[in-house]
Amino acid sequence: MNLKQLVGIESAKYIKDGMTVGLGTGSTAYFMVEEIGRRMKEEGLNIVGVTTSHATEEQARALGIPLKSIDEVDHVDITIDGADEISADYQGTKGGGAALLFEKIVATYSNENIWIVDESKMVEKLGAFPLPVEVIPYGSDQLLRLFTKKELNPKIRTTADGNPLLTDSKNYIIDLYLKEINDPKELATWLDHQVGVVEHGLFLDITTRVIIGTSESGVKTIEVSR
Ligand SMILES: O=C(CO)[C@H](O)[C@H](O)COP(=O)(O)O
Repeated sequence: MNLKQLVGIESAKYIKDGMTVGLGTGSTAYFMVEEIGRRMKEEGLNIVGVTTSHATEEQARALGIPLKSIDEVDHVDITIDGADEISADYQGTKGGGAALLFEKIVATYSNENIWIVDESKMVEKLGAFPLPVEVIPYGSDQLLRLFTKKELNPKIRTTADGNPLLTDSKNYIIDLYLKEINDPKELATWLDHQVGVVEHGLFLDITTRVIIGTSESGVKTIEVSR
């Protein structure tokens, strides 16, 4: 079993009957969703899922997981999602799979947020992984110029045919190649104030539990007090 599968299966143990569960996106969250499908079938687990992307919605529907939109639920009990990087103080970046907007919305309304990662995602400081910024297409070249002027090394994310990648909300992603983010809160606040920016991949003060897959000692679970 690979580490992503290991943490995906481990995380599903926190899901109890009757819960509303935020279903993350990506190759790690994939295994968690599969495990929920298995538990529903084999153990009669009964939950409602709130998906964070069209891709996860498709997977969950195929497994027969009952779904509601984020607007149909009062709150989400627990959200389980992957991450691109997690720093020593448990701040994170997400959006490598371009699903950051829905992921952040679902996480915001969730009582608990579990991140599942393999050990390669644990870093001292955030920033080696490009930071995604979701922007509306109108005015996106202006934002690219602004980010360049601020020395944020922006690059529009494209598909294989060279066209800008479109998110589930039909926006663009600008990746910032920063190498190191010295002050994630300052950068997040600045990005929050730029017109045309819909959301960014800095997920700060969000996770409450991190489940890490390690090759030496298996699963390591860390409770993060907020
Ligand atoms: O934020 C995400 C998608 O937008 C993913 O959770 C993140 O990119 C990690 O993905 P993976 O588990 O495939 O490494």
